Amino acid sequence: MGNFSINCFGTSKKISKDQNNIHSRVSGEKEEKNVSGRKKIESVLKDVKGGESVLDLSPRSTVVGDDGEEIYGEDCATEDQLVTPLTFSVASGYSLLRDPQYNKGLAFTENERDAHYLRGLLPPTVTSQELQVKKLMNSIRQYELPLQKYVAMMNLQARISTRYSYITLNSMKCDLFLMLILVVWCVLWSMMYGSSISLHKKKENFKTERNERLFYKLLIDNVDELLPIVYTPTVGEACQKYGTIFQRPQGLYISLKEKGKILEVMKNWPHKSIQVIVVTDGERILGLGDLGCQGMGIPVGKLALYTALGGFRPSACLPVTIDVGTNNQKLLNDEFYIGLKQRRATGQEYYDLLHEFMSAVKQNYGEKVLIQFEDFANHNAFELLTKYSTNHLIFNDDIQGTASVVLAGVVAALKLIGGTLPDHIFLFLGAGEAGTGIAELIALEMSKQTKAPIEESRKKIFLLDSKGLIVSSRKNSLQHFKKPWAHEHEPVKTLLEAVKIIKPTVLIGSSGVGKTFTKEVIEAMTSNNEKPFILALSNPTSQSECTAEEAYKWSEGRAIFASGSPFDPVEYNGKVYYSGQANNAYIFPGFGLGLVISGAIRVHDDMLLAASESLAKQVTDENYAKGLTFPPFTDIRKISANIAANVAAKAYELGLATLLPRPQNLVKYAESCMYFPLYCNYR
Ligand SMILES: NC(=O)C1=CN([C@@H]2O[C@H](COP(=O)(O)OP(=O)(O)OC[C@H]3O[C@@H](n4cnc5c(N)ncnc54)[C@H](OP(=O)(O)O)[C@@H]3O)[C@@H](O)[C@H]2O)C=CC1
Ligand SMILES: CC(=O)C(=O)O
Ligand SMILES: [Mg+2]
Repeated sequence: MGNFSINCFGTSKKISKDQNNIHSRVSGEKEEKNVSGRKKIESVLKDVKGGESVLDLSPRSTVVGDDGEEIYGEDCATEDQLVTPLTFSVASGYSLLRDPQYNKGLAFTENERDAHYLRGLLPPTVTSQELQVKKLMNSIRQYELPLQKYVAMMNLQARISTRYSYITLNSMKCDLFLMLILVVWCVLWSMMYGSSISLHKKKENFKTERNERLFYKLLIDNVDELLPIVYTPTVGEACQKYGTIFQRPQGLYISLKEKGKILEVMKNWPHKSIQVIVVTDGERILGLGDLGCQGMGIPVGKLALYTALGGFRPSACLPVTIDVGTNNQKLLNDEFYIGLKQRRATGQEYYDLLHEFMSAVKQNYGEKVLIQFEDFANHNAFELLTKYSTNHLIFNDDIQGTASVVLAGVVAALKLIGGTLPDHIFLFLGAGEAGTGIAELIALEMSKQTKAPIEESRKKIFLLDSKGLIVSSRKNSLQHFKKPWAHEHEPVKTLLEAVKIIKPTVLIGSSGVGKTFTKEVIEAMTSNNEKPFILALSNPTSQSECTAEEAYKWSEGRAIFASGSPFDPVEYNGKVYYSGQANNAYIFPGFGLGLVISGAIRVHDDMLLAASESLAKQVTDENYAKGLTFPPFTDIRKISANIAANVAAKAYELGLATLLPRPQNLVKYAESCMYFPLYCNYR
């Protein structure tokens, strides 16, 4: 037995059946009844009896009749009659195997194989999810190239289910009742719109078996190995080649074509209970620049982490790419480019589209959906953050998430490099979103510690952009977010000069330009400091300011090093050096969880400090002994639960939480809210 579906179409008036399914088509005026068909309907209803069955309310699942039989009714429609492709279905049999949300592959039990018409569709062996993970990891490891592994992972993951929304039915009574409502509704629909109804087997034509729970289990159990695949650095390459590797849509594309109807477009998304949206406009994808619509890989990757690292239900996550064109000429010339082939819209046109998007989100999902802005160019990112942070629950990951993770790394590093936070001098290469965002949060924390005005703390922090050190003589021509950093200082052109003159104790790379921490720069840092703290934040690996090996070699093993994209341990002079991954992936999943579990309505800087404090506290003596300033990702779900608890506690303290009463034990509560991708048992 395949799917049990009710279809509404144009004019079909007959009842038919295929070899293992029912096709019952009922017109508005006439309903033919077929006894064996009715028996089968009853048997389908029995299938779902008392079980955790699923009812699809999809208005437009893809349906392919593979036996040549006309199953929709559209073949009977005359040219001037409109056909309504409306499908409701209960997943079982072949379709259940092709449903990424419910598929378990060989892990379907004997009972499930009987109850859900899977006999013969699977080989006889029954395996555990653990064995499936082991097998898949073996297969993934066979691929030589990270991009091949990425594609394999994406083929396993499912952002969009074959059906669109599900109702879990817990009792036979409920099944029958709902079924009845659906049938009545469809009959009314067909009477009103001249459609017909058919009960038929639904077919899909997917080539690969997708299994959402297995994807997340794989990622959670092998986070160290797979994070560099689904996230930086491989996701960067995937975005660059998105047009070529694109197989199926993975998120919501909102382009200028959708202007005026974004709310309508949003309603096309299959899942309604959205808790977090990651949105990009693709203009600054990692350190790779403008990748236009191909930036979709980033929201998809970030949200995979929201689920795997932060425990958000996959169906609560919505990746969005806003396509306003691209200024990347290579993409505009590329016949496989998937986005709008026009130069970027700017100014009012851009802001109007963004505003329509923000309003539609609020209207469709309510006040408490978290919107994470990701990889916007800085000329829009700061403005959007300022404009919407007072009236939406928003968060800019590149500005705020990065700030929180780096502050945590610096605070943790104090155990290794000595001193207190206000004792240190910071020099940044790169004064954009990441650079100024981090600088501001460090200054804020310093001020809290010293009780001095933030302007005083800022004096210990210096930034360089592409034109050199940010100094007061440049103030008039500086972008607004750089102005607070324009110190009274002589102009300095290069990083090396700046290191020599300013003598920073902490050097932070956030320029998106690779290989800028040269041997001379690292040597200068080392000659000024017993243990220089060096953070090469730029992603992906190709844009890293230096490699881990370079940092350790050029500092003769004295540097404490962390980077945005991961590096393997390095052996130098007979000793193994471990470097941490200073990446906002440590923060946003737990931070988002903290906001959601407290029902926070706004993001506050103190919440970023709370996240930071929690992360820094979770670095263990064992980590320090290895020279690490971040805990390993292996423990990330525990880390995220602790971050979430600290953030939620701050939300309650600030009066920004709406979910009352406050749970006593926020860590336990956060853990209890986390999705875990174990298979469910189907009755
Ligand atoms: N590890 C992590 O978690 C994160 C890492 N990043 C990485 O940080 C990098 C920068 O991101 P973001 O801040 O958003 O980008 P922005 O474009 O906002 O900022 C880049 C900054 O670098 C400056 N810059 C560019 N080239 C040079 C150069 N040759 N010498 C000195 N300065 C230069 C720019 O100067 P000007 O203003 O003059 O153009 C600008 O100030 C990216 O690679 C990104 O992947 C970002 C977020 C998180
Ligand atoms: C990590 C990240 O958000 C970035 O590189 O943009
Ligand atoms: Mg980013």
